[in-house]
Amino acid sequence: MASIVVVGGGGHAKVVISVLKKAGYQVAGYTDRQDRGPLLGIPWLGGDGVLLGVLGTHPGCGAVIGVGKIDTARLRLALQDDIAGLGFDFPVIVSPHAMINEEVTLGAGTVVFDGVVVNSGTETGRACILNTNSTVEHDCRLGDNVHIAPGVTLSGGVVVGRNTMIGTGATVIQSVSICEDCMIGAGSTVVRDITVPGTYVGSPARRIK
Ligand SMILES: CC(=O)SCCNC(=O)CCNC(=O)[C@H](O)C(C)(C)COP(=O)(O)OP(=O)(O)OC[C@H]1O[C@@H](n2cnc3c(N)ncnc32)[C@H](O)[C@@H]1OP(=O)(O)O
Repeated sequence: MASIVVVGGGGHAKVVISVLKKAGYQVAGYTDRQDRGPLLGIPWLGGDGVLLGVLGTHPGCGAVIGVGKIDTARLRLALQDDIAGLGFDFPVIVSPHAMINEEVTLGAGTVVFDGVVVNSGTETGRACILNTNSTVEHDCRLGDNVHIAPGVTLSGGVVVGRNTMIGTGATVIQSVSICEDCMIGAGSTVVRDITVPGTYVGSPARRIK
């Protein structure tokens, strides 16, 4: 059984741990600046400074970023890059209750939660979150550190630039491109290309910031 350490101990980490257990990983523990007590029975190991020691006690241990993302910050990817530099692999984590169809490529450290459907021809970058019950249709292209929040629908051939977050329940129609560093509000509908980074809300989605 592959062992893995979770970086971060908040609410997102809890859901990551739940998926890891179902996917058959041995979760060595989680790191966080503070001891939040056991998370679903998984112990706190200490701050990120303990990670090198974890590689000593668990040779070949992988890592996954358990820090969530509700904005366009690059933090998750920066953490992943730093920790990969210590020698950790970042496997792709897929819930056994997700459906990944043929010819899908998921980047290192991407986590796919329960109820997600990813259709053929889609590619994601590194450290993406495909959150609960989202749908990523055929031939989509997602950059690094993209968060597809719960219940989102990306129609076929959608492009999403790096660091962008698509908020809960949003819909993007087919063949639309959304550039990097965008925040798409919950429940919005994106019907045309977005080429300027910013915050977009509503149906059709319009820029507010
Ligand atoms: C498992 C998990 O929990 S994963 C986390 C999932 N979380 C999300 O999907 C959150 C997505 N975030 C949102 O939708 C936010 O409302 C944002 C980022 C779009 C905007 O947040 P802020 O930048 O704080 O903007 P603020 O709340 O000040 O709203 C600005 C205006 O936009 C409107 N607005 C904000 N969000 C939306 C939205 N989703 N749809 C329509 N209008 C919206 C507000 O009503 C406000 O309008 P007003 O100026 O007429 O009063």
